[in-house]
Amino acid sequence: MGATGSIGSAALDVIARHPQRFRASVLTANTQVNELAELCRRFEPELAVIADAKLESALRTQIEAAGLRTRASSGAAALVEAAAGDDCDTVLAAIVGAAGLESTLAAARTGKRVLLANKEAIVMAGPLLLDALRIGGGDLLPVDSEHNAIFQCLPGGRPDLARAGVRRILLTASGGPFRGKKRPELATITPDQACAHPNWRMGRKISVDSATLMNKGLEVIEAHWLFGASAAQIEVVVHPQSIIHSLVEYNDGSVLAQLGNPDMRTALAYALAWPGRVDAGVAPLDLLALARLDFEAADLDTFRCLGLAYRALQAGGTTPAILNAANEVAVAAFLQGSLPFLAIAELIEATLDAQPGETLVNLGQLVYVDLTARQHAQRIMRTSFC
Ligand SMILES: NC(=O)C1=CN([C@@H]2O[C@H](COP(=O)(O)OP(=O)(O)OC[C@H]3O[C@@H](n4cnc5c(N)ncnc54)[C@H](OP(=O)(O)O)[C@@H]3O)[C@@H](O)[C@H]2O)C=CC1
Ligand SMILES: CC(=O)[C@@H](O)[C@H](O)COP(=O)(O)O
Ligand SMILES: [Mn+2]
Repeated sequence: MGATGSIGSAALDVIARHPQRFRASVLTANTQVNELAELCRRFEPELAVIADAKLESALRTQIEAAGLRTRASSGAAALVEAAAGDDCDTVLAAIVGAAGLESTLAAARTGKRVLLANKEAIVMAGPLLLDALRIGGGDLLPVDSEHNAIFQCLPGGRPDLARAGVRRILLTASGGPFRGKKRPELATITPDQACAHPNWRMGRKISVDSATLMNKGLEVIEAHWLFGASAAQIEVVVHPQSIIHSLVEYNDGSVLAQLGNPDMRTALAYALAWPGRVDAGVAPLDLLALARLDFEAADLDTFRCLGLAYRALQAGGTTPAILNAANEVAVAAFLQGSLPFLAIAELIEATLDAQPGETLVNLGQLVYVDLTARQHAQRIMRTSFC
């Protein structure tokens, strides 16, 4: 899911290296129909889905012209059917944002192996996703580099932390492109500046999240649900080189870390091949060339989104979904040039203040909460920021 994106492309690179072992049997995209058709020519999937229904005929035309037997469909419901259907046993959830929630839940419910990159889904709906996994009986493997690292440093992947003797989880953060800068220097930041991540080439939404440190905030909530760690047990450490992808501290004083070059193919190969390992095409780590690894505290006064995410995690219920919705509205407005960089955190805080969280009950309620939070954020943006 999300085959045309940064994660989708990295995953297809790994898959193409192991034709005897993996097959991309379903491919989906949102609007990039020519790119999806090109992937169909290359990977010859059983099914291709374009979320934008207006583009289905263009997809069909290209598939037919190439003489492929790939079936084509479109729309949000087709994404869910593709994730739940018989054409695949593993689903890489790599759609960006809340748009990936329902297909991720559907994959979990039907017992697929779910490789989770779409962190917004677990932030919004952690308990619903864990319930769906229990019902389906499949596995959940974290793809997000930090969570993949933690998974690798824990015995048995996702154990009971107390029984495993885990004291803390240390999530590393690069600090983003504006590490070390103070608020007055961030007033006139452009989208291209915010998307120029120092270590990773990623989609524009997650790149902005890294620049505001909301990415790390979403990852704190993601770690809470994936590993059963409390907010107090999850600490963020800024590590500018992005070589240590995260660490687990045990109560005997041992700290285990996973290291590697910043290349998502490592995490994707691990998730695809688990419990084995396969070549990911990633260059070996050259410690002598690196020479040093640095660590510093996160600047919570400048990058206020991280504190807002901890607030949402502690509030629980639907509050993380409200945080996520407000962030998606704010980041989209920033990328369109209609909201200043520093107003992203202000808009999220104002939305959290305007909409109290509730106990999380089910998907229908969550969809309504998400919609309402987006409406609050849009209204606040119109009246206070534009
Ligand atoms: N990039 C990275 O290194 C990492 C990403 N992640 C997470 O993985 C997810 C994907 O990120 P990334 O690959 O960078 O994002 P990209 O923007 O590069 O790709 C997003 C993908 O989702 C598709 N998509 C977007 N909107 C919709 C929609 N409404 N319905 C269906 N499909 C949609 C896009 O299709 P189209 O191309 O047609 O627009 C594209 O295939 C995010 O949740 C991100 O936080 C996590 C860790 C690392
Ligand atoms: C590659 C990956 O997992 C991203 O989520 C990455 O972590 C972004 O880097 P920072 O958020 O640490 O800047
Ligand atoms: Mn990450």
